[in-house]
Amino acid sequence: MTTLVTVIGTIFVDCKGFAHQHYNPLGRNLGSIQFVHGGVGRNVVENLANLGVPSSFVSTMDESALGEDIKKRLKEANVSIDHALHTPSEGMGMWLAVLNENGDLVGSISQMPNLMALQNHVLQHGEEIVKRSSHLALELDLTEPISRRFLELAKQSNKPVYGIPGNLDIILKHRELLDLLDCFICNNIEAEKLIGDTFNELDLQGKIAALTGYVDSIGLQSMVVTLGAEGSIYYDRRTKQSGYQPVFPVQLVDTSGAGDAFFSGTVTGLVRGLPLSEAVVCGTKVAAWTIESKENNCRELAEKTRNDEVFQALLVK
Ligand SMILES: Nc1ncnc2c1ncn2[C@@H]1O[C@H](COP(=O)(O)OP(=O)(O)O)[C@@H](O)[C@H]1O
Ligand SMILES: O=c1[nH]cc([C@@H]2O[C@H](COP(=O)(O)O)[C@@H](O)[C@H]2O)c(=O)[nH]1
Repeated sequence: MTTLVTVIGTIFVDCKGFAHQHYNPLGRNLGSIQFVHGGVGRNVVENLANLGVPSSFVSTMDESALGEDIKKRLKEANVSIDHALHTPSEGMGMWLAVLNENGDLVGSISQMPNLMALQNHVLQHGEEIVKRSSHLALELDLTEPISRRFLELAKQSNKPVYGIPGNLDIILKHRELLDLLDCFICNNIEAEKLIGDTFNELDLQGKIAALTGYVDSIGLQSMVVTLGAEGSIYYDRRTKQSGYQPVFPVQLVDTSGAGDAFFSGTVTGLVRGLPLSEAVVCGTKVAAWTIESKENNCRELAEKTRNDEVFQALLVK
């Protein structure tokens, strides 16, 4: 079957404030404010397409000027959007984020889109969508029926599903959804909520042991936990391979979007058949390039990957 990765997820409009000097949460902070295209699903599908992975997007997008702008950019990136529904309003979420003087996220509020139109579409057309896809990338905090439908259909036809959280709202209430994933990738704050209260107090070896124990105790096949500037850890129960991947040095501008970028690079590696230990290197590279941009995606991703020796050595062998 030819490769087609279908991403199921949201579009958000992100409003990001960048503090120019030391950020004081109680005071007035001078800085700059930008609107950028966001949403975990949208960030991921744009990255995958720019990484050369044939991609399609299942989502909702508003019939507004912003919606049109987002649609145009996805089309230009070569994302197939024939299952992206047009909604009059409420089809896109909003994310208000504050970044401190170092580009680190210090606060955010998420306003979810209305997911009912998407849910109805998925319940009606899920089979057709899964049938034409070789792999699925699923934002897991949409609605429980959306996730369950895709996970069950993918299991029936033996198609790998890679999962990423939106805000953990659904996953924490339906943890069994994780059992059906081929790989789940989340950050250390999310991992602590799933694995246990003290995860972030453990040293690196302790974290890897906790991750291994957690994956082995549920049905999940593999998992990666990103640790911000500390890198990431991974475990694959099929190969029993676990390990640590450090970061590549970056000119830090804005760390938001790093997790989605990491997921996109890692999924690219997995889709191309790399073992998890090598796929996370691709994820780390894409995250590093994204952190150097104020947007959630690195605009020069295609060019960067073409010119990068590490990436080429992994993906062209
Ligand atoms: N300061 C940094 N320098 C270099 N790479 C980083 C830095 N922060 C994050 N990364 C990379 O991005 C990945 C995801 O970052 P993280 O902050 O854990 O995710 P999220 O954006 O989901 O919170 C990390 O595993 C790492 O590879
Ligand atoms: O409930 C949600 N909050 C935030 C996001 C999105 O998460 C992205 C940043 O995620 P990260 O830094 O983890 O890559 C932003 O683009 C934002 O729109 C989302 O999809 N859902």
